[in-house]
Amino acid sequence: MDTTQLIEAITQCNRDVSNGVPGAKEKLLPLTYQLSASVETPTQMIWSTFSTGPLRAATVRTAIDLDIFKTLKAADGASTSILDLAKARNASPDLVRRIVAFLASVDIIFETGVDAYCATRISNALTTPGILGGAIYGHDIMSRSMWEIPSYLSKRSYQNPSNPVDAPLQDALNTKQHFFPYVSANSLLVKSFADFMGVYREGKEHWTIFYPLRERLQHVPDSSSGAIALVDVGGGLGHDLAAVLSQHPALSGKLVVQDRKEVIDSIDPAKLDAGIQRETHDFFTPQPRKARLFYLHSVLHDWDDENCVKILQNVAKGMDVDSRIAINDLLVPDRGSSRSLTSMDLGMMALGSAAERTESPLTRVRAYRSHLKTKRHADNAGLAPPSGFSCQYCEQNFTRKEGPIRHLERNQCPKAPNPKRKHESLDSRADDAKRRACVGPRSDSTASDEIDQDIDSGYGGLYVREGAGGGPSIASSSKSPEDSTTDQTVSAGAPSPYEYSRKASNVSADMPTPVQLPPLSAVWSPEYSTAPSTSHDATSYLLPAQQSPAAYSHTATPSSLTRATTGDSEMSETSWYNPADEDEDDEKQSFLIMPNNPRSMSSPALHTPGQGFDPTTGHTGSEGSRPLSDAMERMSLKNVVMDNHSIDAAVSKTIDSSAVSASRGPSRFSLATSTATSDYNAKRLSFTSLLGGSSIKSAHPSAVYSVPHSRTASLLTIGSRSTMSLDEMAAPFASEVDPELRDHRGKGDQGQGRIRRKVFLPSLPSISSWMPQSRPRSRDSNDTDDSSEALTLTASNRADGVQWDLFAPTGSAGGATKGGKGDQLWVKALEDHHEDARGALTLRKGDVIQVLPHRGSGNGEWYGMNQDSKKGFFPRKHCAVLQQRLYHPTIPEEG
Ligand SMILES: C[S@@+](CC[C@H](N)C(=O)[O-])C[C@H]1O[C@@H](n2cnc3c(N)ncnc32)[C@H](O)[C@@H]1O
Repeated sequence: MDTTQLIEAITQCNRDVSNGVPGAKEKLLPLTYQLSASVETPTQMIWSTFSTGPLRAATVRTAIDLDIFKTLKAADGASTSILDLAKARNASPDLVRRIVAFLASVDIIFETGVDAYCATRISNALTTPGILGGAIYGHDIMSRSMWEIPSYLSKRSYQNPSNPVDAPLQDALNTKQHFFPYVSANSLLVKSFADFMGVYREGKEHWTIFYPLRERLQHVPDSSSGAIALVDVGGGLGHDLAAVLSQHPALSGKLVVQDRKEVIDSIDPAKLDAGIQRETHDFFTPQPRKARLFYLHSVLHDWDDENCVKILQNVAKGMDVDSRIAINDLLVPDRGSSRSLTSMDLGMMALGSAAERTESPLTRVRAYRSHLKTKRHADNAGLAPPSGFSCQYCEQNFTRKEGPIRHLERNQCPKAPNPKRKHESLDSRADDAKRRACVGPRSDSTASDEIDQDIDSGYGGLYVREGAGGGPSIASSSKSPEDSTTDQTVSAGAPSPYEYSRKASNVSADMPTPVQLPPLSAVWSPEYSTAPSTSHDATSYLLPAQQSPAAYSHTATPSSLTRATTGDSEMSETSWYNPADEDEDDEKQSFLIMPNNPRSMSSPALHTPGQGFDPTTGHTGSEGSRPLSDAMERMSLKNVVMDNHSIDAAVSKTIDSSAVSASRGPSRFSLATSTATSDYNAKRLSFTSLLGGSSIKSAHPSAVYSVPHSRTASLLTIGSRSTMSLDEMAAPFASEVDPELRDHRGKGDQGQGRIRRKVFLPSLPSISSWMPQSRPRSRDSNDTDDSSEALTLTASNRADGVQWDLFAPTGSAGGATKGGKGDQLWVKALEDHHEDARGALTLRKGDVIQVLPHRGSGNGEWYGMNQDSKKGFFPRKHCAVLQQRLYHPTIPEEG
């Protein structure tokens, strides 16, 4: 944009700010930066960068020492003379004059006359603990470390720093200590940093808004039982927990804030909500608490990858079967990163050789995942894994690989109660014990207490459990965790990264063997972003890898963009999955990524009372909205390349998404939807459609096709999404959406402009070309050969815009299946549909219907049998295809 356009954009944006348009505020400042860049000459750039910039920092810091901001504030809007400003510290008036003149010239204070000044909004803020702390910490640590970057990098031949105790900070401050111990030695810095942590994310959406806390903390027993709902690991002064309490006062279970001793000691108990318990805990030692949720906000970004892994490993030790870890950190997009994000990233480098993680080529979280796995094996070196499990119902023993979850949820247990009830009971806390009984290691296990409380990852859970022979154990705990109401100090014998030597080569004695991160090149290949080259090239069913927010920068919703590009945090949540429930190959290749960017798709309506997102219910008020709170994703290493935005884009075109699940099996990517997010099993089961494409931007970006590996999608729950209507989902990508899709918006939908329950597919040829094993058949085919295909494309893309009917049963549908594995076609009703006609099947939303081969099928109708064994014709357009009935517990196996 040229200067004129920028001025117009600023005017418009300013109007939006006045009208309270969400996201406008965040957009305004970057626009002003762009404007000054467009008018600044190179010489002015030199002055502003190397003179004004450092001087702002230096004079603000000096003015704090001279109490200038306090004195101006005390004048309560009246002017203060230089003489009065100098008095507080008995400073030279001539010196003070020079300093305040500069501060006025950069608009930090206001010059009211000759030698007379008054406070501004900013200078008043500089007297409050958070902003004051930011200025002190910013000057004394941050900017000094940053100034050191050029010489530091030069001395180290421009290699990316990775040693936490050999960062620019150590050179700048002439210390061998890590940032945190260095700060600890200085009470002013401890307080400044902790206070600043309370405000540094000010203005950004709080995690209590976009994270489904209530849902996650459901069924936590009352705090009188000692149960802990939430531990804020490295939680500073407890401000995040205070916000949780104010938003969700009725949450049951205790809240615990853990941090280093000096931080915990600096919390004034009188100022901390009584519902929050303080606790000293070093997160490099095993987590002493069991809690439903462990929350890490801006913790991992302080650390290099190896230490992130250690932190997560230690947190994982506190995980119970239904625990989760929630990670709230910034995620740097591949393109179009904002100045706040890039500054944070380099800032983390300067302070501790750390980084803000990028979202592609994938997040390093994957690496954490693989580290955990590696560590798990390492921890148990020499220990026999549990030999198996026994089912509490049938007492059958089975191998670890078969897994209890598979046994129960796939209805393979002959003695389990009614499968449906069984299934429900798994969701109920009351039956946790039963679940565990089945899940737990067999009593004859030789290593029952070592590891491997394999759990259903849908509940989140423990992935690593260390036993007596394992790693460090808790050395001391002054009180029992349950009884404690005040501080606890838990220490452990694990070496602290603070103690690492500066030289990596010297550290082996202290340090657990570092686990090598996989080189990114191993998981990233340009081929992943290319279009399908041949219809049989399975690995080409990939969404584009590099869709960054910038790619959508011309779209209409300001909030979606600003949020994506101005450094809002990304919320990720992980629950380790149960490797026993996977095929061996799958396990080797699997990892999780955390693509969740809940707000990259937000739109104004999300926050409009009565219409927008309601954090208490997790729903929006708008019709057609669906909770997206449980996006799931599961991918395999060999062909995963996907970032947030490609997923988001895909989601935006997946209609009727009450929950969106994405998975990539060994050969395909799938995106699945379901209609009942609150029902875990429904999520597993309702894989209805799969969306893939060569490029989101291509003319026909989407296709629906079957996936034989949809089960993998159920194993990991990742992140949370806000609730949003389909329009809201699509809005950020409005201009990217397939024209056909766009044209149909509103049609067949009572003109409300909502896209609901329809998938508008591009031309059939392109779809069938993406179906390597498909053989188009007649829709009425009654062929019962033993084709291995589950589904075959047959239908056409009708002009009326209601195009769900691209699947038809193959010959095997409804017939005998190979190995009883259920190649039949099952569909799920997306809405109620009543038919009076004879031979018609009435659909109730959520009904699962087995499609039966029938010569009369056609013209948009299928013939099928519902759960009550009623048979009849029904319109396909009201249904979505499920993958394998194997996943539906309510439908017993045939024969
Ligand atoms: C960037 S701050 C984030 C604080 C808080 N979670 C927030 O978002 O405002 C990182 C926190 O990690 C804490 N921390 C650093 N090392 C730690 C350790 N070994 N054990 C526990 N906490 C630690 C720091 O004291 C600090 O409070």
